[in-house]
Amino acid sequence: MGKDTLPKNWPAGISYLLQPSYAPHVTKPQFQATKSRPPDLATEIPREFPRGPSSLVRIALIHNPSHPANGQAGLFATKCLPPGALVLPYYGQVHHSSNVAHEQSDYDLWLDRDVDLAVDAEKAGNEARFVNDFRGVSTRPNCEFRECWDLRRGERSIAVFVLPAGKNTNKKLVAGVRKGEELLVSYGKGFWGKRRHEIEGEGTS
Ligand SMILES: C[S@@+](CC[C@H](N)C(=O)[O-])C[C@H]1O[C@@H](n2cnc3c(N)ncnc32)[C@H](O)[C@@H]1O
Repeated sequence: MGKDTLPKNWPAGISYLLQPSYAPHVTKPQFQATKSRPPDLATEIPREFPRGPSSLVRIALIHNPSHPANGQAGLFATKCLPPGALVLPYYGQVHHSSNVAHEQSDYDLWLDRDVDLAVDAEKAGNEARFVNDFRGVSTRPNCEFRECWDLRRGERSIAVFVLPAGKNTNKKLVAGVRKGEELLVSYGKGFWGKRRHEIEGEGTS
């Protein structure tokens, strides 16, 4: 892919995806499950939603010693994003989550628990792989990963959404994301519990 078709600050060595990729071990029934819309899945990526580098966000390196991901990258709003807005889909490699050859990466999100499919953006993905967790950065998340139905591809997907108005954490109403503000989600206590466990394990080996 040409340099101009990559988002600014896209890292060398990671493939930029314009759509999900599928691991070769994904079975036909699993693939078909991604193409079948659950009746209760109301959230959609509209047909006209643009593909390719997003104009709503930018990847930036964090140079801030008080930021817990200092030295890494994060994702920042290039314009004001209203509550509830769809920001961008989360692309990566769709894979069988209990595939023994695959160790869960920090870029792994569930796509369909019924058929054990997850999306891993460690080696290939889009800008959404740079969304950091709010802990140590802000008092609350301003975005969330949400399951949705991609009308462009007729496919189940995960996307980053601004938290809707009225959804509050720490009793504060979420008011969208300001221009220049970092997009932050909650990875969940499970993510950090596993991380703590791994670090403690390293200490004892
Ligand atoms: C999905 S990546 C996010 C993008 C990452 N910052 C990068 O540059 O590739 C998840 C990793 O980001 C880092 N990270 C994200 N949020 C963090 C936080 N609140 N505190 C510490 N590290 C964080 C951790 O290293 C975590 O494993």
